[in-house]
Amino acid sequence: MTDDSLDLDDSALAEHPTVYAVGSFSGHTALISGGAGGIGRASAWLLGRLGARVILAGRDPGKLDAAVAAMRGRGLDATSHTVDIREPDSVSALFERLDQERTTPDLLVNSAGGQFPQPAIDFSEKGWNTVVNTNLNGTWRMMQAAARRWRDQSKPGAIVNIVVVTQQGLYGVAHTVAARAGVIALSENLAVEWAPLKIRVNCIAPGAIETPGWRVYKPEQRETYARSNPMMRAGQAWEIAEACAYLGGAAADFVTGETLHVAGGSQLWGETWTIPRPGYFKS
Ligand SMILES: CCCCCCCCC/C=C/C(=O)SCCNC(=O)CCNC(=O)[C@H](O)C(C)(C)COP(=O)(O)OP(=O)(O)OC[C@H]1O[C@@H](n2cnc3c(N)ncnc32)[C@H](O)[C@@H]1OP(=O)(O)O
Ligand SMILES: NC(=O)C1=CN([C@@H]2O[C@H](COP(=O)(O)OP(=O)(O)OC[C@H]3O[C@@H](n4cnc5c(N)ncnc54)[C@H](OP(=O)(O)O)[C@@H]3O)[C@@H](O)[C@H]2O)C=CC1
Repeated sequence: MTDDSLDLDDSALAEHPTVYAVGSFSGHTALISGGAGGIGRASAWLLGRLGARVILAGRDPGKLDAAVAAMRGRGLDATSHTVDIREPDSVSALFERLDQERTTPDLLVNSAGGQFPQPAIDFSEKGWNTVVNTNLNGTWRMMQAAARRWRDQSKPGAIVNIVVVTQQGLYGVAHTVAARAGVIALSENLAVEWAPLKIRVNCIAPGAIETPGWRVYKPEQRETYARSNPMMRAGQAWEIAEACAYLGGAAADFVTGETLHVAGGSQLWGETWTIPRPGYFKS
């Protein structure tokens, strides 16, 4: 597997078949953090093709501009804003820019996130804090900022948080497993607290999904990922995008507080070592 083969290209994203009806997101605006990354970009293309106005957010303006240009080139309604979800002021500034444009998203997809592989015993204080601040605190900041707008404008809203499989089988990234378990617990709590505000909060736990994010892992580790689940294959970003369209759309109007595993069953069987598997576990 080469680095180049990890990303679905724009023509694939423009044409990939979908089960959803064109127009099913017409009149809806979706804000997608990590929108220029593998899963975020696939979700942006799908929601855009279904009629949504999509706003991509991330740190790298070059990646955002390229993603937006490709979508606009196919007639989709796409724009972007920079944000660093690790910085509270940056998240506030993003939402203030949207306020100035009189834009309130109907759907927030939190796909910004990431981690580095390392044995937990070696984590530095800074490394741990970076991963928790990105994945737990950053996701929370985005959720709260969106929810405050929905409350203040008496509008319903939906949140989809992209997490990881937390209950078994993912090793060498204990910081992210802890942070994402926090996001899942937080989402379950907010699903209740925010139900009176007509805000739905759900999570998607992807299994091994081939994206540019995999570049942080060594090739010998990556080669094992396709065998980390009962289906014995890696997933595609499009498969997460379709789950996003389900949980973020009308078909899931009665679904909240759920974590949908799109992981080939890896929440039940299989293991993923993002660091070398210790000899201790060899049979
Ligand atoms: C069953 C289920 C099946 C599931 C099967 C799934 C298989 C794959 C599992 C999951 C896959 C994915 O999520 S892939 C998609 C996600 N994408 C990524 O993970 C991309 C890479 N990650 C990131 O960019 C992350 O956001 C993150 C590393 C947290 C931040 O990166 P940044 O470049 O912004 O931050 P930096 O400033 O470089 O780093 C901040 C500090 O973090 C620490 N740090 C960073 N990289 C480090 C490293 N390689 N080794 C040690 N420490 C490191 C250091 O302390 C750094 O400070 P200094 O010491 O001062 O430098
Ligand atoms: N691919 C996989 O196998 C799996 C992925 N996931 C999770 O899915 C989500 C999406 O990952 P994926 O698309 O694969 O990976 P990518 O690395 O391709 O995308 C992640 C995106 O997050 C953005 N991002 C990271 N940190 C920040 C930040 N501090 N502020 C704003 N944006 C940020 C990056 O944008 P920029 O570079 O512009 O900052 C990047 O485009 C992540 O949370 C990931 O951990 C979960 C399980 C498996």
